[in-house]
This record gives sequence, C-alpha cells and structure tokens, in this order.
Amino acid sequence: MNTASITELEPLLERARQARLRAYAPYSKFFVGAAVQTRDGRIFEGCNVENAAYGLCNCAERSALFAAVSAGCRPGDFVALAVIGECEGPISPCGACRQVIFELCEGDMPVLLGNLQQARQATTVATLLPGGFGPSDLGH
Ligand SMILES: O=c1ccn([C@H]2C[C@H](O)[C@@H](CO)O2)c(=O)[nH]1
Ligand SMILES: [Zn+2]
Repeated sequence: MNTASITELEPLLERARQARLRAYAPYSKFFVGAAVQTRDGRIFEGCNVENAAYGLCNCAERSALFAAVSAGCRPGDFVALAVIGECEGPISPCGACRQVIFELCEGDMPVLLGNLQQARQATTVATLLPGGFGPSDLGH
C-alpha cells in the first residue's frame, strides 16, 4: 500500500493513540489502542483489557471491533482499522485478532499499523491472514 493511504489513515491512528491511553494493562504494561471506521463515518475505539487470569486478556483490536458490533455494526460496515502500540516498529496484531479482523472486515480493507514514533505499515486484512478460515468456509 502506498504513502497516500498512510497519510489518509493517520487521523484514525490518532484516535487509536487516544484509545491506547485508556488501556488496562497492569500485567504486561504494554498499552495498545485501536480504532475502526465505518462506512457511515463512525469510529469505534478500543484498548487492551487485561485480567489476573492472563488468558482472558483482550486486545485493543478486538475491543474496538467488538464495541462496533455491540453498537450494531456487521461485516461489510467497516472501511479501515488502525492499531498503535509501544513497539520498536509497527505493532503486529496477534493471531486471535487477525482471525476476528478476517471475520468482520473485507479482504481488501486497509489496516494501518504504527508505533509511538513514526513507524507505519499500511497493509490489508487479506495480507494479515492469508488463507484465513472465514464465514464462506462454513457454506453459509
Ligand atoms: O496487537 C496487539 C498486540 C498485543 N496486544 C496486547 C495484549 C496484551 O494485553 C498485551 C501484551 O501482549 O498487549 C494488543 O492489544 N494488540
Ligand atoms: Zn490480539
């Protein structure tokens, strides 16, 4: 993806940066924020929410997408996702989030990954999870 889309998605990444400030991450101390934009221009933010039972930790990406679905959004409603974390380079979504993104977002949907400095990687849903298992594999 080109520099134009990185520039276009920078405001969405800024929303992710704001969401990151609300992360509840007392165990990893690794704060992450995400923001997903809908076709009708709404933006849903999410942060990671950890738990003393570590396996229950929820990532920022899933928090943002689940907030959107909880507000009534459905597959086909999303146009872009941005994620930011305190990494050396652009953050890399975990496998669970890649699967959830694949379920809810179209393959060609742009995803902007960033860090707190200027590292940016513009990618797509299909690139994040090539060959992913999705709704069409269930035949309905
Ligand atoms: O893309 C990512 C990567 C990690 N985390 C969270 C999960 C956990 O709370 C912490 C450390 O893995 O960061 C996210 O929210 N998104
Ligand atoms: Zn994740």
